[in-house]
Amino acid sequence: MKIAMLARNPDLYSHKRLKEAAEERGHQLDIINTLRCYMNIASRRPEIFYNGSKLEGYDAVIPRIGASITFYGLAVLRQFEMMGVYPLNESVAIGRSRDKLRSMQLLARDGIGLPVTTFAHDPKMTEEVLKTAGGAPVVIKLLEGTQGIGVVLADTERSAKSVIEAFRGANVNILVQEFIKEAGGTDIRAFVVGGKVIASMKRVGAPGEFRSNLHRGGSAEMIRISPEERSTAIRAAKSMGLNVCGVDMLRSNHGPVVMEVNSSPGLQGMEMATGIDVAGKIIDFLMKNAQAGKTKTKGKG
Ligand SMILES: Nc1ncnc2c1ncn2[C@@H]1O[C@H](COP(=O)(O)OP(=O)(O)OP(=O)(O)O)[C@@H](O)[C@H]1O
Ligand SMILES: [Mg+2]
Ligand SMILES: [Mg+2]
Repeated sequence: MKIAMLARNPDLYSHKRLKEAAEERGHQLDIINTLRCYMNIASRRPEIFYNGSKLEGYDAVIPRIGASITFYGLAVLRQFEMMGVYPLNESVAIGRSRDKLRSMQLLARDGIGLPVTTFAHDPKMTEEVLKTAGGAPVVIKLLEGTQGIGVVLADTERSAKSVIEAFRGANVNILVQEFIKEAGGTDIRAFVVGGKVIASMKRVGAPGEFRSNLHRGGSAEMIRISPEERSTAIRAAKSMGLNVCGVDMLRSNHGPVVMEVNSSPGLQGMEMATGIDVAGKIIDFLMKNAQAGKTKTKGKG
């Protein structure tokens, strides 16, 4: 198989591991700097150029598109899809996952457990929004945050109001969410590949920190998740339409609730915590499923 991996930094652990796993299995994997691709949107013969030559003959494409280049990255991925190259995750599905509000709306439609979540535009609605979310303490989140940045815990009604006003004043969109206190600064990440949970870990926040992100000083360990957590993760991946994703859940009093679904989950924390060859499982999935023209996006756009 000839695989293209859209990524910017070839030295990142996840990217090195995917290349290694592909080569171990006798495939070719080329790392392609997404931002250096350019496209010819020609009628009936879509093309992508890179370093002066045309990209051709790829069976599959692995998108590892950073949040900051979502717009251009998804356009490049879509172009691969138009050429009939099989994407590990489809551009539309990644697009859904990059918007927390859209994701939660889709998950809610499919009856997946979520923290009570509210969204409003008008700052005059702040009181009602707070009431709907169950009152302070609440978690306030930027719609397009990552690595725990832009996630704030407001302990009191007063601080919640000022945080909401500050964000709204800066003209950014936010979600206001019920604070799942019983999670105790811990969350669960289930790594889903092809409709199965292949590895899972528990992340524990640094002392005094309610955010369990590894980037915020949290630590990770392997866990066995419950059957309910497993099926929640699988259903979440399915409603987002993602073949490969990291489903982040909190253990709440009313069962597992999904916080978000990451379409480019990092491999390092998961492989280190569990010893599982996550990269290998991803390449095996591609091997089984990559077929020209098998993307739904080509038809749907
Ligand atoms: N409603 C909540 N109740 C309790 N803790 C929460 C809640 N929402 C988020 N957290 C904590 O904050 C962390 C960061 O939140 P979230 O995953 O939504 O943000 P993010 O910036 O998108 O992070 P990521 O890097 O995983 O994409 C979570 O891992 C969790 O530990
Ligand atoms: Mg996120
Ligand atoms: Mg998260």
